[in-house]
Amino acid sequence: MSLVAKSLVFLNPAKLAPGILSRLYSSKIEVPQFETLAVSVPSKNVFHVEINRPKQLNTFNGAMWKDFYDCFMSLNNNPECRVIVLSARGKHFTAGIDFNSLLEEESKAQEYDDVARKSRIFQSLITYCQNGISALEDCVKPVLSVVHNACIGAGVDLITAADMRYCTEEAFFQVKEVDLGLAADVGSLQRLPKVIGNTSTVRELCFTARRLEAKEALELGLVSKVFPDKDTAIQKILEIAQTIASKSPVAVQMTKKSMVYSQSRPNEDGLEHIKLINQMMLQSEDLRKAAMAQATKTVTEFDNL
Ligand SMILES: CC/C=C\C=C\CC(=O)SCCNC(=O)CCNC(=O)[C@H](O)C(C)(C)COP(=O)(O)OP(=O)(O)OC[C@H]1O[C@@H](n2cnc3c(N)ncnc32)[C@H](O)[C@@H]1OP(=O)(O)O
Repeated sequence: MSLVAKSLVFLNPAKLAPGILSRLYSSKIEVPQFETLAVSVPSKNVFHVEINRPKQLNTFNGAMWKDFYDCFMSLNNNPECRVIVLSARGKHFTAGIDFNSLLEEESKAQEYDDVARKSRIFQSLITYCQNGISALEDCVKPVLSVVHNACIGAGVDLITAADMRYCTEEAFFQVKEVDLGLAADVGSLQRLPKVIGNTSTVRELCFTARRLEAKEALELGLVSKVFPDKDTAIQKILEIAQTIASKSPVAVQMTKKSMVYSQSRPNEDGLEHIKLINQMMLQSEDLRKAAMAQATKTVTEFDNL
């Protein structure tokens, strides 16, 4: 156990004023810093990532794609982090791609006459953006997203790469790319049909770019729950995150790995994959500890992974 973790064990969270524990964890634990994302540690092993370009409606610029990649890869490799809550500061969750940065990229391609050279510019751009979004899925720690107000374009790509989605009553979602003359290319077309499981409705949303309101998003299964406001949503989702953080990190992380691997493969492949994982992981001390705790009706703590 790290020195920081040891010192925190002696604190009784119930005796501390609200908000103090969050600041305490954030100040004691090393949190990565980013230009467009704010990272904090509201409780033990729970990391909170907030999109932080409120003046620009949290639109995706060049820095943000990279920050998402760097942030989620860094949390993936950080043993203190067991679960991640993703939300946004300001009026909207996100207004999607920043029109200005899209035009900048487009003008770079105009420097070339040849279609192959122009295409290479866009190939690099799309790969860069895809990597930022896929980092949520590649990160082995569960990601719980909380949407408020607008979640447009790249925002839908982003939340469909998260493990769980929640929103507030005034939230709405838009696969808006067709209105920009684009086919969505960083994940919505691949992930949204799997999340919702109804390709007719998904195609309607993607072809028309219409607003999907919170109530319908709940009915379709895009979100698991709708909360009256953002503060209530964050508080409730942090509680779910704490429950996940209290479980064996071996069990939680391998569960995510198996579900992500299996989502677009035949069952036999998924079963073979989890067999290979569990022939190692069943040897972990977490199995013995968890089984003992269940049998004796006691609570156990697991080491970070
Ligand atoms: C390789 C490619 C990878 C990814 C591609 C992703 C594609 C997408 O993301 S498609 C989606 C693009 N986004 C949009 O179409 C959103 C358009 N905006 C809106 O619908 C609304 O602005 C709103 C988000 C619902 C917010 O409404 P409201 O709160 O009423 O604010 P507004 O007055 O409309 O806007 C304030 C201000 O922000 C500017 N703005 C809005 N969206 C963007 C944006 N995406 N990029 C840059 N600027 C944006 C808007 O023009 C206003 O500017 P003013 O100068 O104040 O007029």
